[in-house]
Amino acid sequence: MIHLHDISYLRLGCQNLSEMVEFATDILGLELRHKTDTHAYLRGDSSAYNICYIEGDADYDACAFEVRELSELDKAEKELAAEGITAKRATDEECEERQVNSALFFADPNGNRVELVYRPYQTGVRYFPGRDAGITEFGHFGLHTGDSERDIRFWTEVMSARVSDKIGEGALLRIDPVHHKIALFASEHTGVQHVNFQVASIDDVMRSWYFLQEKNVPIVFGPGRHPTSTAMFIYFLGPDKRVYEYSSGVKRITDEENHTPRQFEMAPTSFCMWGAKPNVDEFSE
Ligand SMILES: O=C/C=C/C(C(=O)O)=C(/O)C(=O)O
Ligand SMILES: [Fe+2]
Repeated sequence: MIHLHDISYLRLGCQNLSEMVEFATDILGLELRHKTDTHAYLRGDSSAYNICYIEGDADYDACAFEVRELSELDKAEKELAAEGITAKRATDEECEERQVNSALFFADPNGNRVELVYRPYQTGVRYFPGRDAGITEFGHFGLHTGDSERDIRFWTEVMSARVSDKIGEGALLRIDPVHHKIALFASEHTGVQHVNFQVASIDDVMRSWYFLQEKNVPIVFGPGRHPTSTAMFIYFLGPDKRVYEYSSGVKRITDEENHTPRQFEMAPTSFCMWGAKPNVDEFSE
């Protein structure tokens, strides 16, 4: 089994890099750490970055997980090969671009690009955004799944994730006590389905609700509360048409032995216990 220590970063393709940087800094509340003609590195914590926007193919995306040991990458290469998945070790140049010591690239059974990274760079400098959205950390991301049984097996048997809860065919997966850091949602697409940043409190969620409306940012779900993780949330669209989420209060599963995943029905009330209706394709029947 390949042990996932934490989520590390997302690489998201876009058509217009300046537009994404403006959104990420002025609306989302991330800090721009580094920018080239084609790449922009943004963060909501003290790591080197959480999101790297790349100008070019807007359909390109990849998600990365940190592993604890360098040997985990060799082990992963072998275990993936046994699953019929070819993985590729990153060159020095590719590591430099990602700001990691070593990396391994592959695609999961759905075709989602995944990168396992060893020693992603941290900084000794506090996260300092231009807009205070109350972000405390890069929380989780959603991935598309075309076959949830196949992909849940992959993420929980080949990789070290565990199912916290299921909603219809969707699954919320944890890799540490946090209720979920990966969310699988059924669709015909591949890649990243939504991007979550945790914020400090319900006050930050609600402050952003007013702020986003004032800035004419399309809000696609919420404010509301997930019955699964108990987190309070708001979802909105970026100029890249990707779904972004702020949430606060995600539950932690500390009694690992006794946790039984629950199966929620595929209904709006399984996504929001307050009655908000999702305008997100993958959250609707
Ligand atoms: O309830 C369904 C969705 C849950 C999600 C998600 O969109 O990933 C959460 O963020 C959550 O439960 O916190
Ligand atoms: Fe989420």
